[in-house]
Amino acid sequence: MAAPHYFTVTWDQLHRDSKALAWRLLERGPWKGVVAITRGGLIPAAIVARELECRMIETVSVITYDEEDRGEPKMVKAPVAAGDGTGWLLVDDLVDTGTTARLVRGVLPGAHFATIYAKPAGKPLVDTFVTEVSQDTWILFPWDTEVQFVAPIAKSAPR
Ligand SMILES: O=P(O)(O)OC[C@H]1O[C@H](OP(=O)(O)OP(=O)(O)O)[C@H](O)[C@@H]1O
Ligand code: HPA
Ligand SMILES: [Mg+2]
Repeated sequence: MAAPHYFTVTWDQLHRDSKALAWRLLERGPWKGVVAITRGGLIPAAIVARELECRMIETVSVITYDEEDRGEPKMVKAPVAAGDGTGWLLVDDLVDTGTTARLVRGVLPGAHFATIYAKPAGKPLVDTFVTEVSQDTWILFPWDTEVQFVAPIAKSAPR
């Protein structure tokens, strides 16, 4: 079922929020490298790695959702270079239920887990985040959306 609220994030907003995350992480470093949780963590991880001047990038690939439907999380690619994660920064776009975070923390228990957005159910699993949104909000990321025409209010509002 579709979420009752949507929170649309533009590319500009995502860049600003990713830089805000980098500011918070700067004082917690230095970091051996960044592990991006693909695919959603790839762009936030790239921005954070650029700001922290970190060139060692690793990935862990997890599939949990098909559009807004949650399934069993599947790790389709494990990290190879990050050991147990100690000294590494683990980056995702958000935590929602915490399902993905729980799986990845299981393989990288020493990593510092950072996300841009956090919903209440997943928040306890994150070490550093920027913005909290309510559990019934679906975050629309810029890579999942496009700008399009909308009808004038006078035409679309119920009378
Ligand atoms: O806290 P959770 O309930 O696990 O939800 C958060 C995860 O869900 C999304 O990934 P998704 O499985 O949609 O894959 P994607 O990153 O490839 O889009 C998002 O990027 C997080 O990784
Ligand atoms: O709110 C969300 N937005 C996009 N992807 C997601 N995956 C889990 N929750 C979300
Ligand atoms: Mg993801």
